[in-house]
Amino acid sequence: MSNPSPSPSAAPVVAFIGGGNMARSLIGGMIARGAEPSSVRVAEPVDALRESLQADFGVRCFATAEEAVEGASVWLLAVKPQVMRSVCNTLAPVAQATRPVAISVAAGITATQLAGWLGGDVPVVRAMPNTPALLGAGITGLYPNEHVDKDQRKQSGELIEAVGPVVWIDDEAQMDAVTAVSGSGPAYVFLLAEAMQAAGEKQGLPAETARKLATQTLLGASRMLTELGEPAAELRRKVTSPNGTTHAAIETFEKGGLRELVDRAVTAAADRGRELSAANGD
Ligand SMILES: NC(=O)C1=CN([C@@H]2O[C@H](COP(=O)(O)OP(=O)(O)OC[C@H]3O[C@@H](n4cnc5c(N)ncnc54)[C@H](OP(=O)(O)O)[C@@H]3O)[C@@H](O)[C@H]2O)C=CC1
Ligand SMILES: O=C(O)[C@@H]1CCC=N1
Repeated sequence: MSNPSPSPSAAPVVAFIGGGNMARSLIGGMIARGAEPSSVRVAEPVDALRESLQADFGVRCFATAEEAVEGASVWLLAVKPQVMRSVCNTLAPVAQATRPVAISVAAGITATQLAGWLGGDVPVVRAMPNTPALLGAGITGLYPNEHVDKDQRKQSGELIEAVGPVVWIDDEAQMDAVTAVSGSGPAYVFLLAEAMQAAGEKQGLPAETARKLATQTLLGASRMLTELGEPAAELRRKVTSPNGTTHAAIETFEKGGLRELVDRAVTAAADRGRELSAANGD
């Protein structure tokens, strides 16, 4: 008789600390892609958020972090940067006793700060996801500290890959750039959608028509960017007839300093990440 095939390793129990916008996107994306709801525990102080997470995804929700981390080998820290220190300090005794992998999605807060607040020498993975994770269309930058071993790195990567591709970052300082480009990036696209819709309405289109034209255009263009493998500049060239309508619009963007404005916006976001770290101390 042949040997039975080895049973697949059980998925780790993951405790989310914070059940707000980013946690919801990650949880929704993970559950939609087959994660077992019973393996996801969430700490969230707001009653309405706990109820909706439980109702929508079947995950177990708790009012306190201490309850949520019971039996969890992976902690996903998804509170605001300003409250991260006190949350970690509360959990430090459990972190020291159980040695989980702590994955933090907080902008700016460094792995050294996190490991120290959790009592020292804790495996920490900094992650910078974005909200399209909800649809499995996220992108996440990951940075491991020196206490993360090979298996923990693999486990963290696989967990987050459920909601979209991941990129490992070697130099932690670059996590602020990741935050500024892709963590905050969906908001830039939503702003563009708002502006295109408003401009369409000003040209006389009904609001719903303008919304549909703008949003489907963003979807189609994003698919071309990700699926065709052609550089953005080349795709743009193919839309731009000599002296045509697109040419008139692009010239207006260029003359108006769009590239410099985007550069300044991304720089401001990265600078803010560094400020968030500095403002929260060692
Ligand atoms: N939103 C995004 O697109 C992205 C966010 N991030 C990062 O994700 C983190 C969370 O952001 P976001 O989801 O937008 O913020 P939210 O405010 O939506 O979510 C954070 C949640 O944590 C709750 N909370 C506060 N204290 C505790 C505690 N002690 N235990 C458990 N939960 C607590 C908050 O409750 P209350 O409101 O009562 O304080 C809130 O509901 C941030 O650090 C941010 O930098 C990263 C990438 C993208
Ligand atoms: O705005 C923020 O600070 C968070 C981090 C990236 C997206 N949202």
